[in-house]
Amino acid sequence: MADLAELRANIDEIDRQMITLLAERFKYTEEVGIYKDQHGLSAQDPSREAQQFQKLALYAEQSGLNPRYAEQIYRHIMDLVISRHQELKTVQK
Ligand SMILES: C=C(O[C@@H]1C=C(C(=O)O)C=C[C@H]1O)C(=O)O
Repeated sequence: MADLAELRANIDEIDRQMITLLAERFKYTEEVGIYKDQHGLSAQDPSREAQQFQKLALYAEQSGLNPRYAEQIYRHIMDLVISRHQELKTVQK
């Protein structure tokens, strides 16, 4: 069994990688938000989300992650993205 400091060092490294990937994801969703604003599209796209949640459940199962954790984490991420897209639509032009 690894010691506590070693376990926490692994967690810290994963957190670093997750933040890097989240920043990258939010850069792409920002571009999607600008596109939606320019083309009059809705901030939320439930059919796209349904496809993503299907894939996320599969990835979670394949990785040994509880699919409910994946669903809850992504619901929160997507809600932040949708809020940002709504904000982009209300910015004065
Ligand atoms: C990023 C988009 O906007 C919203 C946010 C999503 C996400 O964070 O993955 C998915 C669908 C939309 O509800 C999109 O439409 O692609």
